[in-house]
Amino acid sequence: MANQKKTLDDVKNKKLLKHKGLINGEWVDCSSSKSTFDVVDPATLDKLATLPEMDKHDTAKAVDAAHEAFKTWKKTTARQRARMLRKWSDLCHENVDDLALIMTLENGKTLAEAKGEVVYGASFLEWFATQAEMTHGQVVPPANPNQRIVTFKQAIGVAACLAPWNFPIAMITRKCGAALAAGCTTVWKPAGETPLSAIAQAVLAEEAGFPKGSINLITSLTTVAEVGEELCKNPKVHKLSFTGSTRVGKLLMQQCSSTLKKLSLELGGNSPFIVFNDAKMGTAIEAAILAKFRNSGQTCVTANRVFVQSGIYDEFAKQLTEKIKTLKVGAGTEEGVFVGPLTHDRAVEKALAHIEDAKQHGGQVVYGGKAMEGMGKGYFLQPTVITGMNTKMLTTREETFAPVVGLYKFETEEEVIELANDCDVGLGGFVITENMARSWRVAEALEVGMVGVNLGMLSACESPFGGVKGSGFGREGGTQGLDEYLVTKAMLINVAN
Ligand SMILES: NC(=O)c1ccc[n+]([C@@H]2O[C@H](COP(=O)([O-])OP(=O)(O)OC[C@H]3O[C@@H](n4cnc5c(N)ncnc54)[C@H](O)[C@@H]3O)[C@@H](O)[C@H]2O)c1
Ligand SMILES: O=CCCC(=O)O
Repeated sequence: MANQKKTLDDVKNKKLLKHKGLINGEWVDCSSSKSTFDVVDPATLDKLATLPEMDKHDTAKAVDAAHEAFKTWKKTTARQRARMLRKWSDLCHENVDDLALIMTLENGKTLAEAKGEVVYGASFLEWFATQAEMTHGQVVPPANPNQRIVTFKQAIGVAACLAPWNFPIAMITRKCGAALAAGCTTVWKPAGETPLSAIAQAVLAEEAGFPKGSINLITSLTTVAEVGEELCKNPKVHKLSFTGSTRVGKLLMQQCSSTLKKLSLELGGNSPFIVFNDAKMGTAIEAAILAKFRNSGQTCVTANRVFVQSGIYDEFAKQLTEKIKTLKVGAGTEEGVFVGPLTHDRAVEKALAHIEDAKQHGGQVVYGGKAMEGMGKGYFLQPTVITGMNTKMLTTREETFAPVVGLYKFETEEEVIELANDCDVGLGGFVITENMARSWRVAEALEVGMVGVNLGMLSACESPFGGVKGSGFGREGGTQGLDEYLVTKAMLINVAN
């Protein structure tokens, strides 16, 4: 493999490379043990860094720090907070190459995608800077002539932000940017696979002026269950936001019930990608490649079930396969690579099991289907196309989360809506058609939180992101994203004398 080997030594701004957690403005190790974990490059399995394996005691300290800082942070004006958010965003842009390299090394996505994510991540900071000043209340017409009623919005308190490994910067800024804009203080828990990007964000946020205690960061891999439980059960935390699997989301919701925290859960998806006979073939292929191969198929809205109407099924399968054959697979740092490694070994095993299961239920692997050979130790899977998919297959019910495209054939609009909705999760969906009336009908009928029409990506800071059914609840981004960190208070005034 012609890998132009890059390492963290190539990061120019060395300040971004702290290998510690952050509590109350201090970069610290685990306070009760010397336990550590390694962060590895999924393209090579080389060790990138060793970080403290922080535990529930560290987590409780971080919550205490955030709780203390909230007393003053909540009194800052929205404009002061907005200025800091804009400065943080500017710093992301100034450090874009370093941030992208850190992300590529720990997550595996290509440098081009990683740069895109830095810009996408920064866009949430700018967006919430504008939204911070828009938290208007209401003057409510009273039924009682002796009363006046007004409402206003206030920060909810300490927010715990649990981010996944597939978007290590954007999920931090989408959650923490909103929380800080609202006037909350935060405890960040990045995924153990990709903590370095979050750490670099915390460094930049500190430089942007966020005061000590407003940002705390816990690093953990094997202690994630105790850290998660502390965040859920600690009564000083009033809001918890999690992006990750439905399995963990359900666990966190149970654990939060003892303190009745406000929750946002952005969980697994199983997005239908529906191509009708009247679709423009070029648009359909381009959108399918983006929806399926972005981050090597590891996005929560990845096109997990690709439904193609019978009139164009064969031609779509042929053109898609031809395009996929041209996609270069390799380390994300390598020039021209489009499909990087998966982020951890479990992902390769799971995808191979889904491919095998599809074969056993009558699917035909027309391209790929195996782990990549000759790529060293990294977690590489061949981009794969399977035709003849049917509802007996595992992929129909579970996210494959890998660069595997499964093509299902359908005949009618009614049939495909039923197939698409026959699923216990509902995050994203895609409709490819030139018929405007149909795009409306299908978008309204799909049981999902977001629908893309004639495109393959649903990401925009100004658009609300989130799902229905087993994909969770709450919205991130959009005008709704800030409300998740606010409470509405009503004030009733006696004006009789
Ligand atoms: N919605 C998304 O963006 C998203 C992100 C990552 C994974 N997933 C889904 O999850 C599947 C499996 O991924 P995985 O193996 O990382 O999943 P997982 O269920 O093991 O972990 C998911 C995330 O939750 C965290 N976590 C795990 N246990 C926790 C606990 N007890 N308390 C608090 N946090 C905890 C992990 O650090 C990780 O970031 C994927 O195949 C995909 O379907 C979805
Ligand atoms: O995978 C989760 C987030 C993806 C996105 O915001 O585009």
